[in-house]
Amino acid sequence: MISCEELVKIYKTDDIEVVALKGLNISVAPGEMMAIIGNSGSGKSTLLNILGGLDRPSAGVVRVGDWNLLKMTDEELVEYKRSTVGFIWQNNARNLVPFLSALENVEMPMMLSGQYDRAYAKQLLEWVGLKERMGNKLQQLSGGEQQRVAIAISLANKPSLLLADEPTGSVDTQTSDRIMDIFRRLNRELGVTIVIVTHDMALASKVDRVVAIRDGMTSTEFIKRNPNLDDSDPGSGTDLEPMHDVHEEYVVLDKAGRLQIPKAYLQALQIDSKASMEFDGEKIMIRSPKSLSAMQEKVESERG
Ligand SMILES: Nc1ncnc2c1ncn2[C@@H]1O[C@H](COP(=O)(O)OP(=O)(O)OP(=O)(O)O)[C@@H](O)[C@H]1O
Repeated sequence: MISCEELVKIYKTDDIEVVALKGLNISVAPGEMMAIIGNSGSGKSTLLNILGGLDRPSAGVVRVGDWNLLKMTDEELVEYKRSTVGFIWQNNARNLVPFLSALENVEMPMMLSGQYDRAYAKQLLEWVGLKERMGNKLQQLSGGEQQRVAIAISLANKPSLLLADEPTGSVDTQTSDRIMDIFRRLNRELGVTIVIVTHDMALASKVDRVVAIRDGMTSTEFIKRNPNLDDSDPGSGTDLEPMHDVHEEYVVLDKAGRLQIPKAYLQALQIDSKASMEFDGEKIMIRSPKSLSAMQEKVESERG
């Protein structure tokens, strides 16, 4: 469904250039539900905005289905956003109108895109558990309920890809669980491909695959050990611990065979600009040049 190769995004302001994505590689299979994690400023939202057609990539390859996002014209981009992709933000005020009812909020984008379908709008609100509240004005709904309206709106154009940027960022744990259940159902029953950007490790541990972004590049991937186990309770830690309970961690190799070694390992081994690499037929060992020369000295002193 999604294929990014060596994706680069440079933001140019008056006097500075920020390279937000530095050759990022990622692919997402059709029907997958996955999460992207990473520190603040690592490029997660930039990636999501590019995939959502809200921002243009600077270089590389970005394909979503049959669309080539680097080469699309402005007209094609409008059509792409209308037909293929749905978007959910943490701050749902951006796409909701407070003085309209929940139902009217869902119907409005349908009208704008010429696909008005009241029965479907009602069905979507039922899907997100708001059957009884669809006549209420947005301002009469709680933050979590408003977020569920936002999910219904994002599905109004029947997208095959749903992008969610911190969708549970401003709701309590119970609502967050409910939103994840809705995503899981959409994914399983409608086959919607879902990509979630999150800081929340407990939430990330509920999806089958998590890709970590560091400094504008993909660094590590976590794959669920047993994808059939949905309801693992990963706890609520804020570091990577909950991930390790249910996921196996892999280092990502790009097309040129490059891999990113976690900073903590490099620091522990005092590796900075270069390392020695050795293959023993089974494993590849990476050592700091210092430890290698210390070993050689030891061998030589033992010899003689
Ligand atoms: N419109 C912009 N103009 C200039 N720089 C930008 C713009 N948008 C993002 N950046 C920069 O690009 C880098 C990546 O930002 P991005 O918002 O993608 O990170 P993030 O991982 O989503 O962070 P957070 O978790 O804090 O939302 C940051 O250094 C940011 O300052």
